[in-house]
Amino acid sequence: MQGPVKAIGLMSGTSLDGVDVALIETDGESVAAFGPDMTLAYDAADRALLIQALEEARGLTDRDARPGILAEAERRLTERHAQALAAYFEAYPEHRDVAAIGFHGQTVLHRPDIRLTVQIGDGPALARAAHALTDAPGPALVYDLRAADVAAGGQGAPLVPAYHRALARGLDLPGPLLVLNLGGVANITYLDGEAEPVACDTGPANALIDDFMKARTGMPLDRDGTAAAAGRVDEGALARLLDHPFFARRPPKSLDRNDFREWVAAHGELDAMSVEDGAAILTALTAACVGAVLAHLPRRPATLIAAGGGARNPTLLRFLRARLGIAVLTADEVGWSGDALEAQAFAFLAVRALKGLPLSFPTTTGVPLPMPGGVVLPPHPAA
Ligand SMILES: Nc1ncnc2c1ncn2[C@@H]1O[C@H](COP(=O)(O)OP(=O)(O)OP(=O)(O)O)[C@@H](O)[C@H]1O
Ligand SMILES: CC(=O)N[C@H]1[C@@H]2OC[C@@H](O2)[C@@H](O)[C@@H]1O[C@H](C)C(=O)O
Repeated sequence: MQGPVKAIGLMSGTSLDGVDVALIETDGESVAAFGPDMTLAYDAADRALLIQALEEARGLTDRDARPGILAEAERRLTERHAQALAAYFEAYPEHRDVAAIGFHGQTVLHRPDIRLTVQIGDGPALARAAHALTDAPGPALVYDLRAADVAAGGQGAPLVPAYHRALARGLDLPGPLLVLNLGGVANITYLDGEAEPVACDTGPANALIDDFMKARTGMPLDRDGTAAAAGRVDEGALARLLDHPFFARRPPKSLDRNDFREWVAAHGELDAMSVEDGAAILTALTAACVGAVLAHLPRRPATLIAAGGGARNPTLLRFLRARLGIAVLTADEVGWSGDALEAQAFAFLAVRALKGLPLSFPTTTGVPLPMPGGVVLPPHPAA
């Protein structure tokens, strides 16, 4: 494979909100062009099934086992991805000549401490669906992109830093740069010129806010941070929440979606708070977790670029500015796509996987050596 090719990334993140589809043209080193993106939103039943799958996955010890609801969840998830691809090709038939697809799947359990990370998603079934939607030779499909890193002793996450680095090369902003993804969980990539990126998860982002809003109001999110903006942050309670050993640990480090659920239930005093105050403290927690990671970075970042769904939350952006004292820009403001960034990253990583290039590095996941990964399924067998 020489020169840039068209690649599609498919991402279903920890927010459990839908399948993001994005296309880029890339050689796995840099990005030659951005294509269109689209999201296929999960309905309430899909979401409920995935939430149940996460619960059932807590007891897994074998990453290939699909007991109970997990088999059905994997089938449904794969079907939704096939539908998302079909909708994408219907809207953009000119992109049926895609050469690579990166299929992240859905993380249902992430326990790198016991070398276990589980992404459900049936790669061979999705490859068959993709081949039925494209002309021969069709795309190669790459899935299960975290397993090799975890098997080698890495955290298996975050994997987007290689893509952040490729994108950041095109920016002219005061450095060091900190790219912050505000998904269900938050993760950062610290970039200082050509030095190896430093990365880790920082703590919860939207997952706790979404779960709190759902439980207290029935709404799936605090849209535009309206509730948090009307609340008061209990700084004492926030300090107690931040007194968790995760925040004192140096990177690399990563999280499962629900790692802070019990901790917040035990220490957050949220039950006694109004919806507004509860939303405010959880939003402030997200910002304060990013603040906590600054002490572990080689230098103080000059510019922060916020991406992911949380970048649409003006209250969260305000809290970040106030707590960090760093210039905060959104991904869209620097010409990136805040919503499609992760899906684009998995398109980029698919092409890297096809070329045998590393997806992760000692400074991003703690893997001992730069690590290739992903299971590769070839283009159309008939070709
Ligand atoms: N307008 C908005 N106001 C407030 N929050 C928003 C808004 N739009 C999206 N969000 C939040 O962003 C979340 C989705 O973010 P995103 O799609 O980046 O997550 P993800 O990719 O699923 O997660 P991860 O990056 O952890 O895998 C939603 O669950 C919601 O909480
Ligand atoms: C195990 C897993 O799926 N982790 C996700 C999650 O969502 C955000 C954060 O936690 C990040 O570490 C990772 O996703 C992004 C795409 C990554 O690997 O870079």
